Amino acid sequence: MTTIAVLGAGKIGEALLSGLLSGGRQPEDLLFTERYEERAAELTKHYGVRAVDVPTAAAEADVLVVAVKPQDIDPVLDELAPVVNERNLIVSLCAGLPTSLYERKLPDSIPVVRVMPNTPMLVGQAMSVISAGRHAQPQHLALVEELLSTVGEVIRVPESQQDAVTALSGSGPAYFFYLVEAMIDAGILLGLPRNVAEKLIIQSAVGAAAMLAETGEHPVTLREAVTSPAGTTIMAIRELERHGVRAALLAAIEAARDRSQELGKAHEA
Ligand SMILES: NC(=O)C1=CN([C@@H]2O[C@H](COP(=O)(O)OP(=O)(O)OC[C@H]3O[C@@H](n4cnc5c(N)ncnc54)[C@H](O)[C@@H]3O)[C@@H](O)[C@H]2O)C=CC1
Ligand SMILES: O=C(O)[C@@H]1CCC=N1
Repeated sequence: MTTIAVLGAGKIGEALLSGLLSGGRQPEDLLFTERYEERAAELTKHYGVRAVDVPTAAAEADVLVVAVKPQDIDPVLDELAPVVNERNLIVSLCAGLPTSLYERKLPDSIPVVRVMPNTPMLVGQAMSVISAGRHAQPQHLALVEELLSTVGEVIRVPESQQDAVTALSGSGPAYFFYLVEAMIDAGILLGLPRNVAEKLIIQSAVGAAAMLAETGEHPVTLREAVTSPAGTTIMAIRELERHGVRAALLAAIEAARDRSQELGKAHEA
């Protein structure tokens, strides 16, 4: 069985550990590193997974999944460089960081796969997008695909598309949560009790997502089916258009893409 070590067990690191366990992996096939001892102890207690240091992770694991903030990558690379070995595959979940950064800092020919996951991994509904670095072979991509398919959907793209992917699906759940939050506020504005507003909006979001996923219909067709002539929905859509919501989304996602590019540039040689 492949042993996987997660380096940095924060939100995404924990989501991955938890998802892999739910997908049938055993706690003894998983390891993690974590700079905060208290956090490490809490995770070991909850999941039964062992906290280790980087040399132990490199010696015992086949796959080293880097899940620290992009700003925290330098000390991790410094720790990894002397201990990675030909058995290790590096999988980077870090927004913006190119595979070339790892290839430059780590010994020759270590394979690297860049992944942009998202937090619905916690409930087995991740969108993970993977790209091969220079030394990653088809079997490395296949292994990462197999691991991540236990926690959601996986697709492959060229690495040049990863900053755009990060802006769309990496950050994407946050946009939906923001929309849900604003719609619940609208319910409060209209005088509904908060628990009723929450129930209405969350179930509408779940229902709309299921229709998108299950019917194969285009979102425009699904929206048209809700929009009656001179009805209520078109009055709302007119306000959304008047307030430039579509343009705001285009600008917001472009800003997220730009930030991903910046995070990568901050680590250029
Ligand atoms: N949160 C999200 O929705 C997504 C995050 N990502 C990427 O995943 C990575 C992690 O993000 P989050 O989990 O949100 O951050 P986080 O801050 O929740 O987790 C990072 C963890 O790494 C630990 N850490 C930092 N330096 C360390 C070191 N040298 N050794 C051991 N542990 C160390 C921190 O204590 C923390 O627990 C980032 O690079 C981010 O770009 C990717 C997709 C989605
Ligand atoms: O906000 C961030 O930088 C991370 C990367 C994608 C989602 N969260």
